[in-house]
Amino acid sequence: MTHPDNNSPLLKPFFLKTPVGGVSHMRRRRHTLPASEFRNLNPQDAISVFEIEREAFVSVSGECPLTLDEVLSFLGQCPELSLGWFEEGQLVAFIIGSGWNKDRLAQEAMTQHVPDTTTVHVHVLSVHRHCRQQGKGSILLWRYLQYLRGVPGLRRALLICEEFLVPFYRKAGFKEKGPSSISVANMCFQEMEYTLGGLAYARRNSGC
Ligand SMILES: CC(=O)SCCNC(=O)CCNC(=O)[C@H](O)C(C)(C)COP(=O)(O)OP(=O)(O)OC[C@H]1O[C@@H](n2cnc3c(N)ncnc32)[C@H](O)[C@@H]1OP(=O)(O)O
Repeated sequence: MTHPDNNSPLLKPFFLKTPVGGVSHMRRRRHTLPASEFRNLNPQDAISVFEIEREAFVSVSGECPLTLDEVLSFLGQCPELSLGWFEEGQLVAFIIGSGWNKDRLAQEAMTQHVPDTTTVHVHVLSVHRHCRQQGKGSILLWRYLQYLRGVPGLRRALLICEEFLVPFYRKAGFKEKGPSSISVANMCFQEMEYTLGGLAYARRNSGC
């Protein structure tokens, strides 16, 4: 996991399905946007990211996990730790992560990217308000964790969330590490951990 300037390969866009819509293969228009595309984000995506983030968090808690400057900074420093889901070219959901190098997340983790480390700090997962409760958050998180398994050197992902989202992350395979020392605007968080490679390890040792 290195900076793209160090020739780190980024995730090439991949598509869930091509826009067929009854149009025959031969007659399909060449410049139609993909129906569904997953790719790493870059600083050009920051405004779209921040619009979804602002709507999701400011109206609820008054605070965004990341400011626009922080989004720009992380997407510049570690785009390979982000993932966006685009439909017809529009961002509908995203995850932004950065590198971290301690057992537990600390306040500095909120603004810092530690390169070449084994731990990803998942800063934010957010789904556009029109697309919530359709399974998109769970699917994007699952794809992100699958993708991280393929990034050399990574061993685990950490995040903090409010208590009501613990079941959501537990379902995705995260385990509680206990209350976080991080507090934002007097809110308390649970810290959760996902071990990457756990399944690969289980498969390798299952005798199958
Ligand atoms: C590290 C962090 O970023 S923590 C902050 C997470 N992000 C936010 O809170 C931003 C606003 N919310 C969102 O963007 C979305 O609602 C997300 C990311 C929380 C969930 O994504 P969605 O696409 O809506 O969730 P999805 O449809 O996959 O639902 C999965 C499950 O989570 C549950 N869930 C989703 N949102 C919530 C919520 N706000 N409170 C309680 N449960 C929830 C659903 O009920 C569902 O449970 P079920 O399968 O038992 O019915």
